[in-house]
Amino acid sequence: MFRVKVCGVTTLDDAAMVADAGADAIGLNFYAKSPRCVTPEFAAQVRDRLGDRVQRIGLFVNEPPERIGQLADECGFTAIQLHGDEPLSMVAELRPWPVVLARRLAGPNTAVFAEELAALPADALPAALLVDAAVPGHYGGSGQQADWQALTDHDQWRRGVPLILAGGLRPYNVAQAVAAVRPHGVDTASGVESSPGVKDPRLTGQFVAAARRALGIGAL
Ligand SMILES: O=C(O)c1ccccc1N[C@@H]1O[C@H](COP(=O)(O)O)[C@@H](O)[C@H]1O
Repeated sequence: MFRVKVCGVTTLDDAAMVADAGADAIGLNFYAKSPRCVTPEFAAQVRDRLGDRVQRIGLFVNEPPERIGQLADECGFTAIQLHGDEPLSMVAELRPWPVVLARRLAGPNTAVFAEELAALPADALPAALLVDAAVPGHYGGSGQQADWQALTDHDQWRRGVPLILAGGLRPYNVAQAVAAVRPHGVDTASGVESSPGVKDPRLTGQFVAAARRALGIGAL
């Protein structure tokens, strides 16, 4: 499972720049309402250009599993990120694709989700759990900070599933976020952009370097 992901790349040059900066995953966003939405053709070009240099995660919001599986085959994703209101049962439906299940957890929602997770058979658990900010009207990419406080005891309930922290992460707060939550990895979309969908090489380099340092994986 990835440690540092930069989500929502929309050009081949940005994809290469993010990989060169030392991120181990990029996100390819298929949510039509996002300014970061890309086409299957673009995702296939990224695969052809970058291959195994970086994990390529296809991000979906409330799409049917059949379409997701078809696009995953076509574009060669290394994992699928479900970032809408998908039920936990979709993780098993998408097998054998590894699923990064995103949830917008805040306050008491966290305990409710922990109970849902507890009820799942071990072979239906996601490959990772990504926690984002809960912002009305947004599925993700809001730039708002997640509820770090609600995640302090995640070791107790996430059943060994790696936790990826997202939501408003930027070069200047990622170290603080890692210290507060102790996630397996981090993900950012808007925090390294000059405008929506346009990654800034300087911010990207700073973010990846700070995240790698904070996660204890060192410089490239
Ligand atoms: O980036 C988007 O536009 C987006 C849209 C819909 C669902 C998820 C989206 N991105 C994911 O949102 C989180 C947090 O983003 P940000 O760093 O706060 O801008 C991140 O995990 C992206 O993968």
